[in-house]
Amino acid sequence: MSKELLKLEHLSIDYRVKDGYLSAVNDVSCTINKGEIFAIVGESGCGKSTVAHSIMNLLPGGNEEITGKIIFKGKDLRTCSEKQMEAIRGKEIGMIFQNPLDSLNPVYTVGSQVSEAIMLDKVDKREAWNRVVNLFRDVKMPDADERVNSFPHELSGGMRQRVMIAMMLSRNPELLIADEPTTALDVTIEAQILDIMKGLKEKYNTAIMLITHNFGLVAEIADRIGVMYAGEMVESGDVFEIFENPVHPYTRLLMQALPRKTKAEIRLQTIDGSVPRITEKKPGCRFANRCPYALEKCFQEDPPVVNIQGDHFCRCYLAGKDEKK
Ligand SMILES: Nc1ncnc2c1ncn2[C@@H]1O[C@H](COP(=O)(O)OP(=O)(O)OP(=O)(O)O)[C@@H](O)[C@H]1O
Repeated sequence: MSKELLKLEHLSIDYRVKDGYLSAVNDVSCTINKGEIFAIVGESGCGKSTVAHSIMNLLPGGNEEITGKIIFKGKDLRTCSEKQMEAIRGKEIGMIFQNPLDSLNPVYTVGSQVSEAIMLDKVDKREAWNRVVNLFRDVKMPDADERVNSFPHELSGGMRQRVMIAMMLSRNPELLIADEPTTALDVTIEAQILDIMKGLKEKYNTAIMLITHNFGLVAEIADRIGVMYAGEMVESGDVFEIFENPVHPYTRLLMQALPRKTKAEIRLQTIDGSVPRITEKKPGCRFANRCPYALEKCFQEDPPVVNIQGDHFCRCYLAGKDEKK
């Protein structure tokens, strides 16, 4: 049986904007295997959320143009109807976002909202309610028995994120897409939420696509990572391999920016300059103007994707060469 769960093949997404179009994602290919945590890491605006939302067919709609394939369990989700996607969302692929308030209905108690999700799977009301309390305990909600009766605004950010994870867990999806799930939380609560996510992987074999700009988080939790820059995945592979042997100059700069010994938050905005908005597709590497090793051809031709070893890939002319060392 294949271990591949989700495979993005040459995924490109342009947004039509007033002055033309914006290339938010360009030629992204990667695989998430069953039961693994794959982190997509990159600075603000590099296209992480666009990738996540496209998988669920939840882009705002109307102004995007997508090419490439999004293959989930062997089926290209881009060929699914909205009805088929509705059946997949929640049940097969769950999603949690940075701000859980956006996903919770303010006029219903959090317990009733989780119970509604459980009843989608034809479970009767009493049984659903029993499961809600157990799920709240599973996600280590303080005073779980009482909190089920709270409204979203009565809970802290960390508690709301626990509700979202409980809601997601209630349907036991094979893949969880977590888009910056801990960004709004303080470090202690962040650690607890990460522990819950690791537990999901261990207990239910849930695969997780973790979207983050926090490299420290990636080191803590991911099995494999994909580093994104200006809409492109510039390097991907096993987390230890990439931390030990970063190949792309961008990944190397990120690594150098990491304090030697820390488990605290490590933000990426430590490199001079910012991610460019690509409004015109011209050949060349998107990182060339910030790259200390750029060659003339880096500005003129698209760099190749080079296989370093195993599933370690890097999109760079210098990959595997000595020039940048
Ligand atoms: N609906 C849209 N229409 C036009 N441009 C958009 C739209 N959504 C996103 N963009 C642009 O696409 C690019 C990628 O945005 P995206 O939100 O995917 O990045 P991100 O890496 O998730 O950033 P952040 O970490 O800040 O959320 C950005 O330049 C953004 O301004």
